[in-house]
Amino acid sequence: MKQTAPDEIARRLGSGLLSFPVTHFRDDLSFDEDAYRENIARLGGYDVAGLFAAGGTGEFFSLTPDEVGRVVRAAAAEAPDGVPVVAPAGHGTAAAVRMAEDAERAGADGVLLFPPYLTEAPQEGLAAHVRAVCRATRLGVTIYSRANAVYQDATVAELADACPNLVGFKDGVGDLELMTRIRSRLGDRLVYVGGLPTAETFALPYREMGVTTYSSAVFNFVPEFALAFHAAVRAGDREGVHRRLAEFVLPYCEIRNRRKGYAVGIVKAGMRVTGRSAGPVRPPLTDLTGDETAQLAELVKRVR
Ligand SMILES: O=C([O-])C(=O)C[C@H](O)[C@@H](O)C(=O)[O-]
Repeated sequence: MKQTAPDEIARRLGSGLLSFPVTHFRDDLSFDEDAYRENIARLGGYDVAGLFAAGGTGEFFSLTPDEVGRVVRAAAAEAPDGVPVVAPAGHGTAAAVRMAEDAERAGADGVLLFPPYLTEAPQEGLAAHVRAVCRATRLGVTIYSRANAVYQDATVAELADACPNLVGFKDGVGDLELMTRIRSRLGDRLVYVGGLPTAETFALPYREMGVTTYSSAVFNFVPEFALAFHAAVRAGDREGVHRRLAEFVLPYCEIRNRRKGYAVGIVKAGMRVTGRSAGPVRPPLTDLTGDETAQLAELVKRVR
């Protein structure tokens, strides 16, 4: 079986825009694999540096372990050659280890490690969580710093020494001092991914800090816009970035901010208004109201 080397996945992820596909559900909330596969083939046809199967936008937290395996296998089967697929690992350490072990068998090229669920943990415990997952796979692992798993610079440095296959740091916190400390301490040892909700909002300032790429959820339904935005960020085209922020991203965030969990619900609404429904979100998330969906449809018209 093919195995993508950790340094290779780091290089590829850092080279372009990262896609976080939604996971398709039927009206009864079962996984709609055929529709998911079709969407992966479509998204993979664009110039993306990686497809993160069952990420946050892909409702990882709402999938059973068996479903995670199905989603990752479907993504690996449908992604065009040359487009890496990253599998999720998460929940408690034991479950995360199982998922990391399965990732390579499922044909993934890397692993994204989510925060553990429910419990808070000290840095020492988080470090043990990461070490266990890195030991469970030969694939390159990216840690997702967010919520109850905010990794401090000393912890990241210690982990980077202890785990050769720890290749990436995805930031979902937005603490500029912490990000600067991590970047300054670790330099090019890791690839840095901007991973705040609607990551476009932060892309330009983050680029200044050496965060070379970011995860795009809007890419699911306005891919051309997302790629043009990314190109403007890469080129340092401030005017182009600010124009697109004002035209679409900031008003989009205004709708997203109306309810907790809308960061995912709004992407599924975006799929609906662009004629590519991915079905409803699973609880505990909720879908946008009819009015909000209509407002989003108006916004989308501006950029399509
Ligand atoms: O796990 C996730 O889905 C993310 O955090 C990535 C998203 O794409 C996020 O960056 C966003 O909403 O743009």
